[in-house]
Amino acid sequence: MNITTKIDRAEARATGPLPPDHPPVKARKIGVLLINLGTPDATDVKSMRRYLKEFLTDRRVIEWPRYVWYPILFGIVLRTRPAKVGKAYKTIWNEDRDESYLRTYTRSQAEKLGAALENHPDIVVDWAMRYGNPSIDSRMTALREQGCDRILAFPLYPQYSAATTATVNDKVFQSLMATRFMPAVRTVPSYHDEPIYIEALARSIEAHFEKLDFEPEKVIASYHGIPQSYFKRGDPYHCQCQKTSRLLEQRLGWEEGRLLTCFQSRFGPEEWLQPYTDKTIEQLARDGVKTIAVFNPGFVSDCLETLEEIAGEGADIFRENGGEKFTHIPCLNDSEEGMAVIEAMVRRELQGWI
Ligand SMILES: C=CC1=C(C)c2cc3[nH]c(cc4nc(cc5[nH]c(cc1n2)c(C)c5CCC(=O)O)C(CCC(=O)O)=C4C)c(C)c3C=C
Ligand SMILES: [Fe+2]
Ligand SMILES: [Fe+2]
Repeated sequence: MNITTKIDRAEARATGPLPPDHPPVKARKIGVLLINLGTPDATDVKSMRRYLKEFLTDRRVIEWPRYVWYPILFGIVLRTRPAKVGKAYKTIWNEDRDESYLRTYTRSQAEKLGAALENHPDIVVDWAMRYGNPSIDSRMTALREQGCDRILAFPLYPQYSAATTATVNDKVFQSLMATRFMPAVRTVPSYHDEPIYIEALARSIEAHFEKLDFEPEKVIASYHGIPQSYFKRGDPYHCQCQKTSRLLEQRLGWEEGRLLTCFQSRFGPEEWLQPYTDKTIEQLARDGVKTIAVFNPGFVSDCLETLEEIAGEGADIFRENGGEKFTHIPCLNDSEEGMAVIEAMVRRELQGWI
C-alpha cells in the first residue's frame, strides 16, 4: 500500500462512508511552493518579447501611469530590448538542459527541499516563476488538485520589495480568486536578517576565498536596485539590504570599509538606489584597487543579472580601468548552505501545520 492510499483511507475513516453521488473527498495535504522571479523559455526574440511583456506590464514593477509607460513599452522597449537581452541570455544559458540557470536552480531547490521533508508524506513541494513558466497559476492549481488545503508560498527574495515579494503574493492570491474550496495560505516573509541566512552568506564567502590565490582588497555586496522613488514611497528594500550587509560585516569581522554595499541593474531614466555597482567597480579600479570580489546576497540563484552583468560585464569594467583580479562569488543556489536557509524558513513557517 503506498502512502497516498494510506492517507486516502485515513481520510475516508475521518469523514465516514460517503454516499455514491458525493463529490470525491481528497486527502488533506500541505503544499509548499518555491517561487522565483522568472525566466524566458528560450533566447529567441519571440520568447524574450513574451517574457519581457509579462514582466514589464506588471504595475508592481513599473509604477508609471499606463498612458505614459505603454507607448514607451510597446513602441520602443519591446521592439529593441528582446534581441539585445536574448543575446545576453545566450552567453549564460544552461545548454545541458536548454534553460536558464535560474530555472535549473529553482527546480533543484524544490527537489532538495522535497527530499529534506520526506518524513512528512503529506507535504508536496513544487516550484514556479512569477513571469514565464511554470506559472504560479498552473502550480497552485496542481497543488490544489493533489488535495492541498494548506499552501505555503515562498517568494525567493531575502529582502522584501513590492516589485518582487508583493507581486509574487498578488499572483498567488489571484490564482485562488475563482476557487470554491480555497486553501489556507501562508507566505514566507523576507529573511534579510535571519542568522542562518547571514551565516550561509559568510560561509560561502569564506569558502570561496580559500580557493583564491589572492585576498580581495575590496568586496562588493551587489543588490538589484529599485528606483529611488519606490524607496521614498515606503518600500523597505533599501533598509533590508543595508541590514543584511551590516550583519554580514559583523559576522565576518572585517575592517571597516572593506565590504561595500551597491545596487545594480538600473532600468530606464529614473534615478535608482545608489551607489551603483558598475560605477563603483570602475572607480575602485581607477583609484588603484587591484583585486576585488563581488557577490549578490539578494539573489537566491544565479541568473542573468549575476552571471552576465556581474561575473561578465563587471569583470570587464574592472580590468578595462586598471584592475587586475576580479572574482564573482556564486549565489547560494542549491548548495548545502543555501538549502539550509530555505529549509529553515519553510519549517518555521509550517509550524502548527506539521
Ligand atoms: C523597473 C524595472 C525593474 C525593477 C524595479 C526590478 C526589480 C528587481 N528585480 C529583481 C530581480 C531580477 N531581475 C531580473 C531581470 C530583470 N529586471 C528588470 C527590471 C526591473 N527589476 C528587467 C527588465 C529584467 C530582465 C532583463 C533585462 O531586460 O534587463 C532577474 C533575472 C531573471 C533571469 O532570468 O535571469 C532577477 C533575478 C529584484 C530582486 C528586484 C528588486 C528588488
Ligand atoms: Fe529586475
Ligand atoms: Fe534605509
